[in-house]
Amino acid sequence: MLLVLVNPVCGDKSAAAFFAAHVVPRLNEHTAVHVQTTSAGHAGRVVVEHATRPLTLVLGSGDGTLHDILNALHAASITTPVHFVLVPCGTANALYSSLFPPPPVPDLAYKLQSLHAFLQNKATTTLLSLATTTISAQNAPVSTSIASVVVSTALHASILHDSEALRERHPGIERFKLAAQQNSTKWYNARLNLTPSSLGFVQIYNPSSKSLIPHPDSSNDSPAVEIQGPFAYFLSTVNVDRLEPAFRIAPLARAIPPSAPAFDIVVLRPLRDPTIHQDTPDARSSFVAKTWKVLGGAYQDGQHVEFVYTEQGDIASGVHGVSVIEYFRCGGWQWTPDDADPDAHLVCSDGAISTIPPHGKATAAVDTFSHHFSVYN
Ligand SMILES: Nc1ncnc2c1ncn2[C@@H]1O[C@H](COP(=O)(O)OP(=O)(O)OP(=O)(O)O)[C@@H](O)[C@H]1O
Repeated sequence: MLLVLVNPVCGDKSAAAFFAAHVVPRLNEHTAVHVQTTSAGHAGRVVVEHATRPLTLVLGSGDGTLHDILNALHAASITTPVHFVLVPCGTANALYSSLFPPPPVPDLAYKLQSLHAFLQNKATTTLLSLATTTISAQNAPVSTSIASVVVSTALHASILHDSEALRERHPGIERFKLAAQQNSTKWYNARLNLTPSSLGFVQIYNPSSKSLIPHPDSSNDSPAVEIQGPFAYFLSTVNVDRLEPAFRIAPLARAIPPSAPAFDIVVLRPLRDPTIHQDTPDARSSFVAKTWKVLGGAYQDGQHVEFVYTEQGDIASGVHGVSVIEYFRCGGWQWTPDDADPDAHLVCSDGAISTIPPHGKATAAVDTFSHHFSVYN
């Protein structure tokens, strides 16, 4: 069956008008059930109710509503295939802009590409990889969530946490930049453990060879890799190479696609900077410009993956040196925050924020089995 579902409050709140003008008229030959959400959580309930048989879902929203739907289907143990026709109406639209990299000036046809694929009756759908994140307190799980875009901690989770309070006054992506400024001097104390993908080892990007290579600490006997903080940035993605149309934070997800479901992970650790030897207030202040330079590189088509430190601690590319970020590909990770660092306890799963309890941790894994959720492209 065909369900047309619109979140009228996502993005700049124009989704309902956009559907009335451009989507509903194009569906005129199709019999469909039309629903506008009335509250957070409503989308998930509607889809679960209609997923008693294979479903095609024309969804006017951003990534958050999709997240609600996937989690509701998962919680209800629904395994019926769901084919999504995505119409990007949210703020960031990370999944849409990754599947359909935007032209310099996106036009109406750009926003209707998934719909167009569906209407052309092309059997081209992309299966979504999903990541399961479990928050635990002293080894007892307290919550689980499913993500189709991003799971993060550190600066990215702080930004998503604080940007919600700015949504009313700043409906566009500028609220993420404002929230980033509020958090720019924070470092996050935690231990990170990476677990291998189905390849059997953890990979790391080498800017010199421009390839993903086995991590030197990941062997057949001992494939997991442990990484000590402090961290400025930690983010893992599935399905996407960008979190906004121009913010290509995980470019290798598209440039060197994984052969099987895997996380692409971006880590920024200030103590890799040859001019920073310990965590002090001065060191944190002096590192702010480097954090912005890295995030600026993501806005330059993902250039940050090529950045290395010169001996003087400047950031350069095209020369030999210690890579500024560490870019990993792996099957899962575990983040154990330092109990004395409350900021390190935030976890973002597709924009939804959770807090790791004291003595707790977050564990995330890309599911190796298919969930039967796909997107028309
Ligand atoms: N009618 C509604 N009233 C209030 N909240 C809603 C309603 N429908 C859905 N929501 C909630 O709105 C939130 C934001 O939606 P969504 O993420 O789709 O848009 P966005 O945040 O603008 O875009 P993006 O996630 O791409 O940045 C979701 O978490 C969803 O639960």
